Amino acid sequence: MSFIEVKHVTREFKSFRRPDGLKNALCTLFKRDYDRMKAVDDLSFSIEKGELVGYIGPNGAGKSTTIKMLSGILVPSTGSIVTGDIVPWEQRKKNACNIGVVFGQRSQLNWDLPMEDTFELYRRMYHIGNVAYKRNVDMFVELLEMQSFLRKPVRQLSLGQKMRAELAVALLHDPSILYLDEPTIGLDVVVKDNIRKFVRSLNKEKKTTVILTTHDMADIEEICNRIILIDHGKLMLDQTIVEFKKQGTDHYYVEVTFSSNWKPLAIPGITMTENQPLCHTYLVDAAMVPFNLLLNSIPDSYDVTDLTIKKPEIDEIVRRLYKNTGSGEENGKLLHIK
Ligand SMILES: Nc1ncnc2c1ncn2[C@@H]1O[C@H](COP(=O)(O)OP(=O)(O)OP(=O)(O)O)[C@@H](O)[C@H]1O
Repeated sequence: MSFIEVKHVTREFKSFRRPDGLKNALCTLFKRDYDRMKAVDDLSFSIEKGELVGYIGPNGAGKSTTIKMLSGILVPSTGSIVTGDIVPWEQRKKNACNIGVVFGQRSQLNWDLPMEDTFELYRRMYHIGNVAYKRNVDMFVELLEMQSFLRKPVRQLSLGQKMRAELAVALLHDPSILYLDEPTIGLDVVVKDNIRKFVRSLNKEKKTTVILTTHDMADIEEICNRIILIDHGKLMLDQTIVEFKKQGTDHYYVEVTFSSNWKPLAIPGITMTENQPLCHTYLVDAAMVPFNLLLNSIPDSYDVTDLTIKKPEIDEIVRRLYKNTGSGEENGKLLHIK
């Protein structure tokens, strides 16, 4: 049995259907109609201890609903979830000791307390032993570069400082699973980088299992080893990052810098995507124009001073998956990719 097992989980939500007109509205005082929708629909996957999993999907795909069920906040309508050896919503106290949760858009910090006191508060709440407490505070303060703001009340911290504080507090009791929901939203590149490196070193040091929900594909690329993609509550793709990236190998980009005497490339299988003065970017069909053919043919017939090959980024692959199949809240469904 895997460390986390999600089996045929469905979560329905019921919402009140508001009728048009005053008369119909009055009728709802006696009889109400409801719409039912499946936020998560027959979802199954398993995760081993110590995995770093990116859990992605378009807006409204059902990611947060899944995280809420995994963390015991919501109960599935049908199906089963076991994390570690417990059912999260049945053994809430034990579950709370096993997990750390960071929601990028919601805070679990007391705004009047400085971080020094918040750490102490959590030490008492989770009955953390002195040795583990000191080791973790020292490690987190150093890796998350928190020293300069430990004594400031949380309300005076910047967004980036608050997010680092959230992470430290969520991990103080050494949980075996960390759920991260949009942990880098709104942060500058330096803090994002700090947080990503921190999560990776935490995983390396303590074997913490991480499930990360984000729309920032750089988070996924830099933190995760595996991607689970859902849409309309259903599993669409479950692959290692390496396998996932292979989907982008049918094409690549080439950035060509010309001398002042230039003409655009006219090679079958190559399409211009960006046109800057003396610098063009082309989308290349890899089957028609493999790297070596491109490298051999361009400099001979064109006055080129520089040439850079770029492979598709992970967010481009994701964008193509969402766009080509018309996904998103208002559109159709993603194709099922296996
Ligand atoms: N409490 C609720 N009551 C009714 N519908 C809900 C509730 N929570 C979520 N939903 C619906 O379930 C669907 C999935 O929502 P969810 O928040 O899980 O998506 P998400 O993938 O996290 O989206 P996003 O990326 O936009 O945060 C949406 O259509 C949403 O409107």
